[in-house]
Amino acid sequence: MHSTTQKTIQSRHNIRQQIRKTRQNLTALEQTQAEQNITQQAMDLITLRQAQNIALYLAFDGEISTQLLIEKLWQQGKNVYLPVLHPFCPGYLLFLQHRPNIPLMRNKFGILEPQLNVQNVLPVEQLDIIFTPLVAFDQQGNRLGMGGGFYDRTLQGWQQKSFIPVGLAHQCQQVESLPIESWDMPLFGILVA
Ligand SMILES: Nc1nc2c(c(=O)[nH]1)N(C=O)[C@@H](CNc1ccc(C(=O)N[C@@H](CCC(=O)O)C(=O)O)cc1)CN2
Ligand SMILES: Nc1ncnc2c1ncn2[C@@H]1O[C@H](COP(=O)(O)OP(=O)(O)OP(=O)(O)O)[C@@H](O)[C@H]1O
Repeated sequence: MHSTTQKTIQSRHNIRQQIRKTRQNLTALEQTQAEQNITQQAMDLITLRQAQNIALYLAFDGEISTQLLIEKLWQQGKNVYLPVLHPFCPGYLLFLQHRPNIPLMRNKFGILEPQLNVQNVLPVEQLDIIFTPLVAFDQQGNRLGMGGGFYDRTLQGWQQKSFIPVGLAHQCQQVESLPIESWDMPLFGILVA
């Protein structure tokens, strides 16, 4: 029989579809274990970097939950920020402070975000770590997101700025290598649970 060892180069669209499906199928137990594991890794990194202003995200679509991590950060007096879709710059994010019991609203994608209030916006230059959601990643630290380019724009030229972008991912989100576009920003690192 003729064995085809040729690697199929998948499109970004196909990778997104496939990994999102796999991620949605993780069990509740797998999700809980991943959350506990990632919380410990993230706390260690935050301590190491002496980070005070930390951007997180609220999970959807099977992403690793950040709830436990957020609670721990509040307990330690750290400032937590969440991405909010920019009201008049399409494709851009604002980062708003997240505090216990603040009102959250669903954006057009159904993701919870803080109510827009200019007083709670922090310029990205003042963030120490931006933990990013992602759909797929590879060994080189490349990141494939949901396809809106939101984090690519936010992370543009981060090497010259004062924050580091760190991805949070389930092991099942790793692929051998991602097809890269000119605007893709490699991450500082990726924590994998
Ligand atoms: N938790 C979390 N928050 C986040 C992101 C994320 O990836 N995860 N984002 C990271 O960028 C931004 C939102 N980006 C998103 C981009 C596309 C879709 C989405 O569901 N797209 C549909 C089709 C488009 C539509 O319904 O209009 C889809 O692919 O099925 C969702 C979020 C900001 N907040
Ligand atoms: N820095 C940028 N400036 C202008 N357009 C950009 C920039 N980065 C990405 N884009 C545009 O955004 C679109 C989506 O990009 P891409 O598919 O890489 O998103 P993604 O990384 O998967 O999504 P996200 O970052 O929201 O999770 C592309 O069409 C690209 O042209």
